[in-house]
Amino acid sequence: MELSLCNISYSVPGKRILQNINESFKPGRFYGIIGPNGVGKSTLLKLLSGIEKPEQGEARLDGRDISAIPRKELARDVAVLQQGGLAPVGFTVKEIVRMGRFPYQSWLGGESVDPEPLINEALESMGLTGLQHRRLHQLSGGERQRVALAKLMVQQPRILLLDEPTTYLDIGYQLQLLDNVRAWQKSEGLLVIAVLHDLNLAAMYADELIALHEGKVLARGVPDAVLQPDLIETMYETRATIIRHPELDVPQVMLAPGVIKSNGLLSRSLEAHVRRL
Ligand SMILES: Nc1ncnc2c1ncn2[C@@H]1O[C@H](COP(=O)(O)OP(=O)(O)OP(=O)(O)O)[C@@H](O)[C@H]1O
Repeated sequence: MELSLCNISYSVPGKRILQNINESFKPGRFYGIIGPNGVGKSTLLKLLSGIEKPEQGEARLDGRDISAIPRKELARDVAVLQQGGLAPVGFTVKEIVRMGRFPYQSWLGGESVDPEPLINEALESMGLTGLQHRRLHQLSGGERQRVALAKLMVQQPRILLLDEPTTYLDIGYQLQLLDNVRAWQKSEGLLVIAVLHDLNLAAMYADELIALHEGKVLARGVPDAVLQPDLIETMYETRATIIRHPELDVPQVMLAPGVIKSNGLLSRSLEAHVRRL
């Protein structure tokens, strides 16, 4: 199942956020969306999930305009983890995870196959079995984030859109969450598109990175191609040194203090680099 953005532009009052974006995303791959605050990463995910409509162009699921697909049908294929996506209402953890089965329920709320084993498995894999009777407002931010992912797991989508999934999580749970997503990606051929602020995690988990800058895709490619000091400087106005991860064959970004003043133009060397990608 393939997702694509065809000549997408999007504006908010007084500001063009995304301009003429053409990108496609293939099944079984993990894509990381990177870029500075406010560049339009969440907006891109919202367009991909049909939550927002573009001002121009179309988001397509296997060639179909996403905005024309009924929500319940779309939810069987595409699941979204939004920033702060779960409202702290009075439901228990297990009740919330069960809500992930909504796209499969008849109008009476039932299903032909008992979803209970699936729900218990998702709770277990997110380390939530002991918390299943707790109410959402009694959980920490990290625990809530794990509940949100367990809910998506029982939704059994073919495409997973994650907006900053590691927010609130300590390093142990950040890795556990991304390991879970990757295991799921590999075993089910899931297409994953994740907005990630942590460039080092992005390099470890993404097959491809898409770097946004000033409404456009500045670079797209394997982490080694995109995580280059000049690209990072352009996006974040920050100096960076790239080293190899000592155990994995991926780049890691070492930051140096001090923000660089920029005139907002691409340097000659960067332009040459972008052309090479
Ligand atoms: N409903 C809205 N009305 C006005 N402006 C909006 C609206 N939604 C988003 N924006 C603006 O659009 C821009 C892109 O927002 P978006 O949330 O996509 O950025 P982002 O790259 O995900 O940022 P962050 O890294 O801070 O989460 C921002 O400048 C934001 O202020």
